Amino acid sequence: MATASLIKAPVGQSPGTGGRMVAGRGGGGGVVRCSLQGAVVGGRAEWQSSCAVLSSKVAGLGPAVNGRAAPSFVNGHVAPLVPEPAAKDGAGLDLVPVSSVNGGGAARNLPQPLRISDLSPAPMHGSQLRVAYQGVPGAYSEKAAGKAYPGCDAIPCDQFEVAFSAVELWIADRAVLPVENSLGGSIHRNYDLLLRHRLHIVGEVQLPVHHCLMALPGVRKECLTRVISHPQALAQCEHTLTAMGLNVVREAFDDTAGAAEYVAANGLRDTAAIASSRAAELYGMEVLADGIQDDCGNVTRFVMLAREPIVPRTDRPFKTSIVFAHDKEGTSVLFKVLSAFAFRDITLTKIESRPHRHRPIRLVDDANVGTAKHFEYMFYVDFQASLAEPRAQNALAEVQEYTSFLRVLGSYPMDMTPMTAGSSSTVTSSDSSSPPPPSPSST
Ligand SMILES: O=C(O)C(=O)C[C@]1(C(=O)O)C=C[C@@H](O)C=C1
Repeated sequence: MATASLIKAPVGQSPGTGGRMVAGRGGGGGVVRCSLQGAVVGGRAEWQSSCAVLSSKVAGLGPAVNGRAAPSFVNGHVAPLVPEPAAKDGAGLDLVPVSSVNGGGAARNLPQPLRISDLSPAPMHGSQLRVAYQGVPGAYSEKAAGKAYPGCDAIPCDQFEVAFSAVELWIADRAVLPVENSLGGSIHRNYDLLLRHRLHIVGEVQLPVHHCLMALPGVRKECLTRVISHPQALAQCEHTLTAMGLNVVREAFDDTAGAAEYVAANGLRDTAAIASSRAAELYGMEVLADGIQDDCGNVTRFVMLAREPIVPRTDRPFKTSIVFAHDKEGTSVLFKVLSAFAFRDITLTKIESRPHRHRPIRLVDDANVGTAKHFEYMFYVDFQASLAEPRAQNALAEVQEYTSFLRVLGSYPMDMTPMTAGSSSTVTSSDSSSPPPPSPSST
């Protein structure tokens, strides 16, 4: 997997880091400052002009992509899936001079009509898929990108929000983002960003996370006064750090590998980092303790995001992620919504609630007893079915009756790889070029 320079949020547009330590990385490991707004990424001018050509072609085409209306559940009805028209000649997008395509004759310099296959979510600029992740090389998210898309070009971004924007601005084809961890729980920021941006979940990977405590070569544990890492990583090692008897303060950093890089770049002999063994190698750190996560089954789930949804299928296990809210009067709305799945034997794999950004509190006046303050929520639900299945479509149609807002975040193949520590087996996905595994029975 190739690595690229870190993409940073433009100055003055810094999404909150939730109280994390924001450390300067002066002189750190070949980091290049890039501006997303100006889309200035060193050495990519040629590729970007190709993207610009493509973007302008797409802009003139209207909303239908891949020959089908994007499944619309946003305050609308469940749209039937329209069969995809066959591409006339099956050729892909040609970002090469027209003359060399036509091979001469009167049509030599005429622009070619854009074909439906030109709008495929497959990579448009060479064979390598460009995958944005938050962190620097050595971060777990980089490893997840490699698991999701073997051989991809992994693009480090300094914030989650930047990874979203990189895909929206065609700088990357996909983003890979952590959404939950088996010890630390949900990564709330990414749930909020999923709602705020218009990207689609096209896959998931689950990655065993194996943490190391590392310091500069020659530093002994007794000399340490501070341990820095990503807040999730600190939380995942909380008990082990205490049990090791280290008398250290814990400080949050943007990402695990970035913490290792920071200690190395600043020659900090009183500070350790928690990160992967690859980060230790990359930044010349010595591993003081290996496998310090509180549970050996520590797993982080990542989702892959793209500009376009994938076509849901029924020949392998799929998961669908939705988000909904309700502001209608009525009781037991959540119960009714969940029962729409239960009655159809659809397994729910996750439910998460987040404050409703625009209307966090609802006041209900009761003249006799005063004013009740109800918190309003957005509910995120993952269920185990494909959007191509009638039972899923019917469940969503019913959910829509009970809710005031409903959006499908994506319907995508489940990660079915065996869970072994340090597993690096690859995921087959409808979103990648790999063939699907043997089909399970579809319902
Ligand atoms: O900091 C990293 O290395 C990341 O990839 C981020 C992250 C996270 O956000 O949860 C990913 C996996 C681990 O759970 C710890 C940190």
